[in-house]
Amino acid sequence: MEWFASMPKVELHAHLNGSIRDSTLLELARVLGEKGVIVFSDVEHVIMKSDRSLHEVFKLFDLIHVLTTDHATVTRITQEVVEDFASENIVYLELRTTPKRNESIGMSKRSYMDAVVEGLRAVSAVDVDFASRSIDVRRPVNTKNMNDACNGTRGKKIYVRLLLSIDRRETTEAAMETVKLALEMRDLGVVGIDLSGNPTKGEWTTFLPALKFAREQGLQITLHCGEIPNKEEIQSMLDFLPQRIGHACCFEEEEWRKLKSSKIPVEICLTSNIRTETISSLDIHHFVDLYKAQHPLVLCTDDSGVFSTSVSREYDLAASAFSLGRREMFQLAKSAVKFIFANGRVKEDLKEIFDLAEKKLDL
Ligand SMILES: CNc1ncnc2c1ncn2[C@@H]1O[C@H](COP(=O)(O)O)[C@@H](O)[C@H]1O
Ligand SMILES: [Zn+2]
Repeated sequence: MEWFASMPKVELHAHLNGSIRDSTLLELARVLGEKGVIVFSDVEHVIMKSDRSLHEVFKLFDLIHVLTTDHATVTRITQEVVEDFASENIVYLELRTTPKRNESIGMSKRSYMDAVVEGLRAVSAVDVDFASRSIDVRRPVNTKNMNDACNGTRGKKIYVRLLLSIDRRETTEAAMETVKLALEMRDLGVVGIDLSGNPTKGEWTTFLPALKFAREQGLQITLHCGEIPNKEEIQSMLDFLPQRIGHACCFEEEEWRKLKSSKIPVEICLTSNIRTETISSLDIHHFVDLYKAQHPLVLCTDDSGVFSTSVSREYDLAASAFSLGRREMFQLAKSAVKFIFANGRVKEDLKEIFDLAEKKLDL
C-alpha cells in the first residue's frame, strides 16, 4: 500500500460528494442534528455502514446532499477532497460534481460551481493548478515538487480539472443548462461532462441533445455505462463514441466487441463494483480481460468516502488480485495520462513527472 501511495498517480473518476471524509460527514450531521433538521443517531449509523447495495448507495447520496447543501460546506468539502487526493500523490485529478440548485438558500447551479472553485482556491497544503486556458504555455516541471511526488512529503503540486455531471433524474432542459454552464466555466478548469446518477432512473435519449451539443462545443464526455444490464442503452452509448466510459460492468459478448474495436478508455472502479455487487468477485472482474487485451484502462475510486478507499488502495487491490508487479502497476498509472481531458501542456508536464519518477522509484 505504502509503495503505491508513494507513486505518482492520476484520478479520473471521483465524485465530489462521494469523496468526503467520514469525519466531516459526521461533523456536519452532528450540527444538523443539533438544529433538529435530522436525527443524528439514525444518520450516524447510515454513514458508518460499510456494505451497501447500489440502491442504498443512492439513498446515501440523498442524505449526503442534505448535509452539504450550503455554499460554505461545498467549498470546504472541495478543499478537503483535493488535499486528500494530493496527500496520496495524485498529480492530476479530474473531479466531477453535479451542479445543484436550491432556491431556498439562494443557490443556483452557477453559485454551486463557484463554491467548488472557491474550494480549489482555498487549498493551501499543496499548489493547485486548475485554470485550464489562462496558462497555456509550457512551463518547466519543478523538480522539487517532483521529488516530493516520489517521497510523499508536503509542498507538492496537483493539477485539478472539473467535469460537470448530469444526473439521470434531470430533464433535457436541466442537462442543457449544465452543459451551458460548463462552457461558461471553461476558463475555470471545466473540461468536460459526465452522465451519472442512479442507472435505474431516466432514459439515455433524454440527455442525448445536451451531450451532442457539448461535443459540438468541444467539451469532452464520459458516461457511466453498463452499471446495470441494459443492452440497448449500452449499445447506444458506445455508438455515441464518448471520450471515456465508467464501469462497463454488465456488458455481453457483442458490447465487449464494440468497446474493444472503438478503443474507448474505461475508468475501472474495483471497490465500488464489489461493494455495490455489480460484480460478484474480483476474480471474474473484466479488468483482467481488458488488461490482457491491452484495452485502454484507468484505475479510479468512484467514491473514496462512500466506499472507504483511495487510489493507492485500488492499485494495491489490483496488484494483489491480478498478480501484477510494481513495474506493471507503474506503467498502468503512467498510461492513464493519455486519457486525461486537460490540454497538451498538462499532458506534457505529467509525462515528465512520470518519466522522472520512473528513474527514481524502485521498480
Ligand atoms: C456507485 N456508482 C455511481 N453510479 C452512478 N452515479 C454515481 C455513482 N457514484 C456517485 N454517483 C453520482 O455522483 C453524485 C454524488 O456526487 P456529486 O453530488 O455529483 O458531487 C451522486 O448523487 C450520483 O449522481
Ligand atoms: Zn461514478
